[in-house]
Amino acid sequence: MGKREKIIGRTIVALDYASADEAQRLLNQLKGIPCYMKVGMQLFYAAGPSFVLKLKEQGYKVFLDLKMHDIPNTVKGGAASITRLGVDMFNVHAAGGKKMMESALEGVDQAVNPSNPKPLVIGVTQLTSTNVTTLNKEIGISGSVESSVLQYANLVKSAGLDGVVASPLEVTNIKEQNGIDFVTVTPGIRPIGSNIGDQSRVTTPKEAFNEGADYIVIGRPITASDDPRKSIESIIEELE
Ligand SMILES: O=c1ccn([C@@H]2O[C@H](COP(=O)(O)O)[C@@H](O)[C@H]2O)c(=O)[nH]1
Repeated sequence: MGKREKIIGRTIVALDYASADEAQRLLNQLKGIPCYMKVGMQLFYAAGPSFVLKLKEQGYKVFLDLKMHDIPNTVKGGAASITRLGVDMFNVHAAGGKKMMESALEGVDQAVNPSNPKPLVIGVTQLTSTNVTTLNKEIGISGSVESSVLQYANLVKSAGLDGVVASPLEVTNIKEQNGIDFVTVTPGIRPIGSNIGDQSRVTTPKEAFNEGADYIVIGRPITASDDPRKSIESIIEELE
């Protein structure tokens, strides 16, 4: 596999759209650039499992970003249903605790078979929109964002999940404590000059990969661009 293909395979485009038609329009614009595609709650609640299946039919790898956070039994059932959809990656909130995360893995195990291979199961640490004020004064966790992220990452590892969602700024320490193979999926990606919006802990795509991120997640810098194809091409070129 060439360098360009590797970069494209590690770039996850966030399809944050209100309908399947809008998401499909972007896919048409990006034709021939087989990035990983992320379906989050906005698109999933509107378009449902059928759009996930449509992405798989079109040959895309799919990250279903529903961030499950519920009692263990409910998460177990949710994880089994997600696995039956054939997605490549999905996530749960680490804040749900170890038993909840272990239950997600039990749900996966129930549902895996040759037509539903095992997806990567990832724990969300602290959202990349969270800053230290929100963490301390609203969420009620004291200390730095980085220390909370690391505590959650270690919990995710102890529950047996494949990796975490975190900001690229935390990847080095996460890998140091949990091993190089512990997968890091990093939103909060902003090419130079793009609007930070509601994100707090951000880096450029290049900085993210230099920090050791396995996957970068990019939404609005591509989807809100006047020319999404040009935007993604310039990100890929910078990374090449
Ligand atoms: O901590 C997190 C977890 C998930 N996300 C998701 O990633 C994308 C980022 O989109 P941008 O438009 O590039 O900000 C979005 O779908 C989030 O739901 C995250 O940002 N942070």
